[in-house]
Amino acid sequence: MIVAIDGPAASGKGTLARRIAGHYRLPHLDTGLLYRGVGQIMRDRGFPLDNVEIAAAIAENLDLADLDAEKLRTREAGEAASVVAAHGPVRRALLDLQRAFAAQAGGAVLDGRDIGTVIAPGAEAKLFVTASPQERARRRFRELVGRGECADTDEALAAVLADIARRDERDSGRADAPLTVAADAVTLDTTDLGIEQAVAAALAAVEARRR
Ligand SMILES: Nc1ncnc2c1ncn2[C@@H]1O[C@H](COP(=O)(O)OP(=O)(O)OP(=O)(O)O)[C@@H](O)[C@H]1O
Ligand SMILES: Nc1ccn([C@@H]2O[C@H](COP(=O)(O)O)[C@@H](O)[C@H]2O)c(=O)n1
Repeated sequence: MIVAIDGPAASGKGTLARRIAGHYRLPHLDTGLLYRGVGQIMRDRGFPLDNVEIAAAIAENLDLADLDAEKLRTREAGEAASVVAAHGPVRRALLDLQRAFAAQAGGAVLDGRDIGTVIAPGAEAKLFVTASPQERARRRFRELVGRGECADTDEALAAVLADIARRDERDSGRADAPLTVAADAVTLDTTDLGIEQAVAAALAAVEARRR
């Protein structure tokens, strides 16, 4: 079974993808990490993020095994990821890797922005996980404060909300594989759901599709 999970930044799709993968003992790929990896390498090497050719060459040579998920969780890497993710050649360079992951025997769970629409349009179960921008900003803010990456102030929360709004606009407004709800996806709004409630709802939606 392939489970495709899409949604905007900090909606909780990664949390749900990990739990669904654990429940069904399926491998999981957080596809945002690929774009974060390309963006971070561009930053580390001092390349402008709008250099499409260099970004595509980095994407072509990206090795999943080299990606350090912890290091790539920073705000800067997320911001860089959303810039390079708008380049068509970067997306095309990362296509085969993601499709091969999805096609492995036994199935897989993938989360991102275009899994149900582009990477695995034939997935048995598709979820579109969302929450209000304010709630997503609060979740991301709490995470960043917990990691000591931002101050626990109203101004810092407002800055995180602005980051989220900018990323939403970029991800939904780009020409190539924009963030959109697949026609056959189940939308799960987690604004008023705790993690365990969201997991239960997600598993119920996947089970309904398996039958
Ligand atoms: N339903 C929920 N209620 C409260 N907090 C949640 C919920 N789901 C996830 N979280 C928390 O919100 C934060 C963001 O969740 P997560 O990383 O799963 O989102 P994401 O959509 O994968 O983010 P990104 O797009 O940036 O990778 C995490 O700290 C997570 O623990
Ligand atoms: N399938 C995907 C996954 C991610 N992106 C872009 O990467 C950015 C970071 O993703 P996170 O899930 O780690 O937040 C995201 O803002 C997208 O721009 C993508 O385009 N397609």
